[in-house]
Amino acid sequence: MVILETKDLSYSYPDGTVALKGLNFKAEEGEMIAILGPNGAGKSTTFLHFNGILKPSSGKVFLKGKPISYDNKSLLNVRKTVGIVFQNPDDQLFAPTVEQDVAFGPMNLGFSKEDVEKKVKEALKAVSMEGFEKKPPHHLSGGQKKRIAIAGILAMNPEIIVLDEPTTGLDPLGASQIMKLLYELNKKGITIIISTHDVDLVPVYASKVYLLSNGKIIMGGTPKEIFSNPKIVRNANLRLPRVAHLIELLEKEDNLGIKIGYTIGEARQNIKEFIQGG
Ligand SMILES: Nc1ncnc2c1ncn2[C@@H]1O[C@H](COP(=O)(O)OP(=O)(O)OP(=O)(O)O)[C@@H](O)[C@H]1O
Repeated sequence: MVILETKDLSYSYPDGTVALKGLNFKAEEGEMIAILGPNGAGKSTTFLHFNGILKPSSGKVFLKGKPISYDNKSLLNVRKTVGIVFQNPDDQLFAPTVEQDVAFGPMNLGFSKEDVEKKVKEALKAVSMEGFEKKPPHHLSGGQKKRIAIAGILAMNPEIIVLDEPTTGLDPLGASQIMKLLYELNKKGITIIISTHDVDLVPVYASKVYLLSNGKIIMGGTPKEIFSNPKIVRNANLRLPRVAHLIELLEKEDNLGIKIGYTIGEARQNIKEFIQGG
């Protein structure tokens, strides 16, 4: 089932900046999608349309096949279904303690005190942040803040979580831990949509990739389909995953004929096969 879709979505900011120019995006239920695009391509603007924070200048956003309406009641429903985690957790975390922060969403949705407590507990467990309940969010590290921001969204039981550059500002271990957490949430059935510049992590975790450039989707497909078009990727000011670039050089410059791989695991296998075959 197509769970989230935009059709010819265009958006201009009040100062006249044209950020989106007829964007067509589709997410199937249960997918883990990465939107790749250079700075200013329109990723954050797209995400703000996914849960109705911005209203299209033209075109439409469809949630479970129905166009989003922008009255308060419909928007509440949209925000229950689509949770958004902003790029900077400081834009999201504001309560004096972690548990109050995570409780904010379910409390606003009208859950009972007992249910809220249960949801906070479950959400903190899911992001491995039990024991941090009484800490002020501003005393946490960047990676921990990201986890708490994700817990705050999880506590509302969303069907879709949209995360704007979830690995930005994290060290390599923190970045791969966040990606693993998102992968696990996806395996539990939550549709995950992230924006990122981190092309090395994309083929490891994403089932589908959209390339966004200049307010438009220029290509969509599996990581393999996207990265086997290095010209398009580079024209959008992005690059291949490092490991794919290395094999590309070995193949094109050194004529070694190794099958291209997009993750370390794939590349390792292909190099072993090449050595054994030669
Ligand atoms: N509040 C705003 N007012 C006016 N223009 C804006 C505003 N926010 C973003 N823009 C412009 O809209 C375009 C798309 O910006 P957006 O933040 O969506 O890109 P992005 O792909 O998320 O970029 P980045 O990777 O740098 O976060 C850019 O030209 C940007 O300058």
